[in-house]
Amino acid sequence: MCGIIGIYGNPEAARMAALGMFAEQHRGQESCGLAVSDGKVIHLYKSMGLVKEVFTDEVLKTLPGYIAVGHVRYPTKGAATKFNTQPHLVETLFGPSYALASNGDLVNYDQIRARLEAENVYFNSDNDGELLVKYLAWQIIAKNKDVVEAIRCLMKDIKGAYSCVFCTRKELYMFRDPLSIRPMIWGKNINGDVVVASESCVLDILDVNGRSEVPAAGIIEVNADGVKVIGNNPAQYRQQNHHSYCVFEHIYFSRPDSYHFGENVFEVREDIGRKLAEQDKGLEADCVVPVPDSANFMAVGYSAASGIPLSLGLIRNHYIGRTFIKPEQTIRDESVRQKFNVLPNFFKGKKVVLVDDSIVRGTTIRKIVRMIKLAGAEEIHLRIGSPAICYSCYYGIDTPHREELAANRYSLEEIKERIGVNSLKYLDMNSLRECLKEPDEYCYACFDGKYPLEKE
Ligand SMILES: O=P(O)(O)OC[C@H]1O[C@H](OP(=O)(O)OP(=O)(O)O)[C@H](O)[C@@H]1O
Ligand SMILES: NC(=O)CC[C@H](N)C(=O)O
Ligand code: SF4
Ligand SMILES: [Mg+2]
Repeated sequence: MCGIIGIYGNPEAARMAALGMFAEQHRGQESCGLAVSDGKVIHLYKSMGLVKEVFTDEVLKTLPGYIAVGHVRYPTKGAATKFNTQPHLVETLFGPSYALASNGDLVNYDQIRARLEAENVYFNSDNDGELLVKYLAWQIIAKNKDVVEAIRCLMKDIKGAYSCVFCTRKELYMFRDPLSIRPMIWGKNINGDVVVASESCVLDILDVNGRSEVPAAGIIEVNADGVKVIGNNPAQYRQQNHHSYCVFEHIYFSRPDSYHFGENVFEVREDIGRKLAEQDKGLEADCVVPVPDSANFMAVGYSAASGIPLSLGLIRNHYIGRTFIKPEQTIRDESVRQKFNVLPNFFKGKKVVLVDDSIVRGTTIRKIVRMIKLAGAEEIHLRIGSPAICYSCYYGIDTPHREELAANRYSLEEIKERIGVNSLKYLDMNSLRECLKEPDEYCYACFDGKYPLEKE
């Protein structure tokens, strides 16, 4: 899912971008990078690690300029290495000329890469962000296209999810795939600086007031003349007559204080909690407890609808990030134990409704249930704020191979037994759709296998 950011117009663009990247650190924790232009040279710095560790004052001082393109990475194409870290920079005869950062993943990477390699385009990584920027540079340099034409060609040829920020030495561009799978939002602050990011929480902390989502297949050009929104009909690039917003952004990935796809994320989560409670009429319990963080608002909604009191019985350590997006299973296993603890003397003898947003591999919930049982809970009724995940994602989420998905390996009854709860219910598809203002505009492929774009 990764986080992208673009800044235009602020003389301290790198500093501003680093602040924004910190606000979307939850979208990628493995590595991060920034490309910054002062109008003459584009400087690039990237490294493994978190934003606050990588972009120290010393590093930021080496990145002068008023245009910045940044990325926090959760690897989905190419291993977690510095080479695969975004943004990627293209050097031409005139020096470093183009940089790009992307959120999403492509379904025809191999085909496009083979085509570019046959045209003598060289690659330094296995990452899709590099493919996108090399494609644009090739269209611009070898095919003599202007940037906007090059982006239109990209939309015709390259299939997948891509919310992209691209810069030349003097201009910033933002564009988004015709299905709008990943979020992307932009606006201006009081000084007229342009900010584009994956989530609106970034715009909030950078004091951006007005804001708009980048439209499907939208291309926005920012330069000394101002901001130009270039009309580009998505229908010419896609087969379906609707978007394919990732519904999982609302369920898990995004921060609850973000707004996108026309919805406040926290409200969707509260509605999900209400729907879960509706499926549970008559269930008697002492408390509703969320698995922090992503399920917090679902538990709020459940409690409001059921009248069962909300309790924060599980406490998380804030110095450990998200476990699902960690690349290795051993790290995920250790992280869960380090991340959560139970309140002392809280669960003893209680009937608990435990709410989590999703079960992917089942790593988190098994350990949590064990903890709550050891703490003396009498009954645990587990409620999951999404349908069972049975299919992998090809659009920027590293959902494991189908064989690793808990819902694929076991029946509902088996999962209930393995986790060790008294009852287990998932949210059903219809209820999930009822939580959304425009349910037909979403992708649900990890639940129903109906992929908006097949992997080629
Ligand atoms: O079944 P699993 O493979 O364990 O994955 C699902 C869990 O992982 C996520 O939490 P995570 O800790 O990543 O982030 P959060 O703090 O935002 O909830 C998600 O919210 C579930 O709790
Ligand atoms: N999850 C993402 O959006 C990651 C972006 C890109 N596919 C990468 O691996 O860098
Ligand atoms: S398959 Fe699932 S995670 Fe991937 S884009 Fe679709 S809804 Fe989102
Ligand atoms: Mg969680």
